[in-house]
Amino acid sequence: MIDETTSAEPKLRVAGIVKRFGAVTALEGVDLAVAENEFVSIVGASGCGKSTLLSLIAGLEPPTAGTLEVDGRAITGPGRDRGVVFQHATLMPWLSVQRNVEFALRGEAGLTRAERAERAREFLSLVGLAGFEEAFPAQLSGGMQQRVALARSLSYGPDILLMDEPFGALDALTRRTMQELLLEVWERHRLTVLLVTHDIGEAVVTSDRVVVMSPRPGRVQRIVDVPIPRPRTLASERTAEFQGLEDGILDLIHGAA
Ligand SMILES: Nc1ncnc2c1ncn2[C@@H]1O[C@H](COP(=O)(O)OP(=O)(O)OP(=O)(O)O)[C@@H](O)[C@H]1O
Repeated sequence: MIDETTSAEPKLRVAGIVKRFGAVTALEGVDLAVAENEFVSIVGASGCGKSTLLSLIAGLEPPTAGTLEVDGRAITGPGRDRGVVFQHATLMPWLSVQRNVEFALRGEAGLTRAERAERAREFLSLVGLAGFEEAFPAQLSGGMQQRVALARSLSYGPDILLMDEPFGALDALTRRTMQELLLEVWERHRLTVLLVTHDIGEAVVTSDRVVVMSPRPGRVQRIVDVPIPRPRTLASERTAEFQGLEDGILDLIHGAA
């Protein structure tokens, strides 16, 4: 968690962010600081600007006003310091799983072709896809495609992983498996994660803090700390503490809507 009394630079700082699309104000004065290796979720009513905030941080579009910084440096566009996973895997259908990940590594200076191939195999194995390297995206289930997307985003070693409803299109059981995978991957490869989700349970079980946004125009309504000990598993959800946090966040969202 960020302690504003220390001088430590947050990994990510979002300050005074306003985003307008013509007459629509999607975000109105969003401030957020995320520490290195912190896992933060963003929740809020539909249309409150969660995806917009993530795409500004990804550098996919500029804010109307305000500043966005990684390690104190302004975000001016997409960069390999930030990996992005969207709701749909956006894999290249004409490339094998292995080649999809290798393709993302083509910009890595100093990696030979053999090293790229090895790195791709390593991350596919991390997400449980060893043995599927030569498969094509169309041969994979939605959950497996999201595993490839996760492997691809992690393979070039971003400092920050930005995830926008990454499991939103998956059935309930697959979604649970992917939440467990995400928890395991994060335990092994601590990195800074920002997760946009509609699933409050998913936000609580994965995150150090949950940012609750107000309805449009989006602002940070409340930031809820999740003091549940780590490592967590989905069994962490059976505790009264978990239920209390989940209910509290739902009340905040419904109260504001
Ligand atoms: N490119 C765009 N052009 C015009 N309006 C946009 C654009 N992107 C987003 N908006 C508007 O900005 C507001 C916030 O949208 P955004 O998708 O960020 O919300 P969200 O919280 O992610 O919603 P949901 O939970 O339904 O995915 C909405 O009113 C949306 O219609």
